[in-house]
Amino acid sequence: MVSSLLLVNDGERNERLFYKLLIDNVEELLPVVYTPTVGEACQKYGSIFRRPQGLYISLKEKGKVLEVLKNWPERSIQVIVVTDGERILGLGDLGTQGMGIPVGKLALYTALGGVRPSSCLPVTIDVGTNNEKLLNDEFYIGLKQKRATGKEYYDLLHEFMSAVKQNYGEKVLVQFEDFANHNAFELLAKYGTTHLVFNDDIQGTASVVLAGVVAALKLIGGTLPDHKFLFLGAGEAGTGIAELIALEISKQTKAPVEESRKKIYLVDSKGLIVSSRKNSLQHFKKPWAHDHEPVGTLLEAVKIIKPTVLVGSSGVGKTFTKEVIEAMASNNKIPLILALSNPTSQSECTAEEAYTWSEGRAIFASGSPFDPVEYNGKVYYSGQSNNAYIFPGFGLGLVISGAIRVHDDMLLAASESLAKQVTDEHYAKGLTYPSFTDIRKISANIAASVAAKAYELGLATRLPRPENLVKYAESCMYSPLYRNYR
Ligand SMILES: O=C([O-])CC(=O)C(=O)O
Ligand SMILES: [Mg+2]
Repeated sequence: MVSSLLLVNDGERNERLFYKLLIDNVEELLPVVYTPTVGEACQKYGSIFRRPQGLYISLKEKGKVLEVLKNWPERSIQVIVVTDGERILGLGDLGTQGMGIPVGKLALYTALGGVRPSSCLPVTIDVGTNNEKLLNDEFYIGLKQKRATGKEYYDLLHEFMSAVKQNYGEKVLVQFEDFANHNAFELLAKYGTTHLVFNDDIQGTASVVLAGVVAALKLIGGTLPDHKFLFLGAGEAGTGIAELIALEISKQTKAPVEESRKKIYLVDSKGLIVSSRKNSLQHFKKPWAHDHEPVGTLLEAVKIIKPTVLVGSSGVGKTFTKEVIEAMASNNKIPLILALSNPTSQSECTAEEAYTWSEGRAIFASGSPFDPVEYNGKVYYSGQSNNAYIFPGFGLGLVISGAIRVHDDMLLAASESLAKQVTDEHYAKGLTYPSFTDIRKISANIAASVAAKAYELGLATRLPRPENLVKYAESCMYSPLYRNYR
């Protein structure tokens, strides 16, 4: 495992070789440079730290953020992934050790989406950490203070966002990653109208899950509006996915989104989100407060609501118990079960548990990868419902069209493109996602769909519009080729 952690850290020794190896062995190496290993790398980041792989911007740089940005050796940046480390995967507050996430995500931007490595900038904003263990750790690489909040926090983020636009122009993509709920929604709403911003945990996850659910309809039957959804977890992923599903249902039924939301129920740590709790709910949960009796636990909610699709998005592991899966299996011939929380330790259940407890009837996908499982003499394959299918192609589509804003219709376009790339060969294995082996082609198709939507919406600035957007996307993709000098 140590060698894996070093590989996460090692893209800069021989960049071309690193990407060549990663692209040629993507299925095998993705879990090494990305989820779940990247989570472990972040937990140990202080002790394996050798050199900064991205830009740290701390409270100490207040008033000088533009200068700090100018220190980065590369000038033409197209994609920035930024975190403040407050909610790294399902592992909680890892402070500046969260840098592994922007670094890992951008490695995927290059390997899976073909964005040039020199055009990628990983950023970690350091406003302190509330992780006591890190505050007492002599190897901790960040500010040893409690997190700044309120005006102090938002002023630093605003200075950063302004400096980004000033230094790189309005076509640079800023991907927010692994912020805590209480800042993620606000930052997305605040900068969504002035910058090209995308929140991977809210929007990327939503797009990948919708794709998996739409593809699963081939196996479980019915149309999207025929289904009933229950979520455990009502944070960024949960409410983001729920809203994109509601938007898609409304597109299909022409009903207002408020109506479509009624097919989707969310449970948080206090039970089912219902209207009697409305006054004490955080704003992003309010649209999901249905008129329903209070329900205390997930198990009760499964029994009473009888969902056809169960989604885990709370970041807490082992919450899909035997009783929960059995209840799903007793209500549904083919229950769709998505255990999205990362890394593997936080998964709501394992693939083996999902298949065993449903007596081999569940369609299962998870945020972190699981090996195939043998049950009763049959091999079961599970898909990886991870935003890694979406963000590299999505970002590429924005970059090649010169998009200046992200729009929900682009997320729907990306989702539709991904779902369409699931073939009979995948369905035969019970999979609702294509293989990562084909990810460069998948990303080019997603990029083309997103770019097409950007042109349609008048948000693209690269003119004239290339006629064949798939070919154009492919022609823009970086490949780690060795030149032949003979
Ligand atoms: O990084 C991943 O594997 C998916 C993700 O965005 C998260 O869990 O926060
Ligand atoms: Mg994330």
